[in-house]
Amino acid sequence: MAATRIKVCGITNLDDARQAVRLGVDSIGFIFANSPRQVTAEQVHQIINKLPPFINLTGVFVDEDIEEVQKTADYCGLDTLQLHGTETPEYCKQLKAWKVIKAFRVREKLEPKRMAAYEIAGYLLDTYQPKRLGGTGKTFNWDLAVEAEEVGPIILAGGLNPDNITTAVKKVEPYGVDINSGVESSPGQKDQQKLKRVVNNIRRLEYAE
Ligand SMILES: O=C(O)c1ccccc1NCC(=O)[C@H](O)[C@H](O)COP(=O)(O)O
Repeated sequence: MAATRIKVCGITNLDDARQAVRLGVDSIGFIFANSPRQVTAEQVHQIINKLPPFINLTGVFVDEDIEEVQKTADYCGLDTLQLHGTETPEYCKQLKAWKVIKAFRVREKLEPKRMAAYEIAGYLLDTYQPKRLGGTGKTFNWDLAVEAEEVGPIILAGGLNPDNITTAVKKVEPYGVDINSGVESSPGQKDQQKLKRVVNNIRRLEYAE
């Protein structure tokens, strides 16, 4: 099995960022959109300044003014932009200076044609919930994620935690996983033990070969 890239999202403080880096997480995500995990550009700038090199930094936005996204990404030194709203393929094209991930919220079926219209670096599949745009803590039917593989690099999200991550990765074999509330003690605060378990469970799958 290929290595599974791990993104831990909803980081709000330096201790959690450092712990994720220490465990070898590939990307840490900061949510600039309205959320119990929302952070400001200033907070993220301060956190990132204190981190070592070789860690991918992702900013999560929802239908934000494009100039504001660019300004925040420049100021914080973000590598990747993750878009969770109704951003169009044209909107994404204007962010070519960064790697762009678009989130697609999955209900009963997948929309591969709609996804393929986006020329982006990664396609994040998250769980649809009527009132929440992310961080739902709920899984969706992973059979649908298996079908998405042909569109491009798939990042599996939605309700992943230390107890279901092995099954999810074995079944979907995604390019990467995005984990948020499943490794929290409360919204915005990561649980160090859960974080460690989730990373170890993924790495164990890779070493098993
Ligand atoms: O997490 C949030 O509060 C959030 C709010 C608005 C837009 C996006 C948000 N999260 C985006 C993520 O990258 C999450 O990691 C993803 O939705 C999975 O969350 P979870 O089901 O809690 O693992």
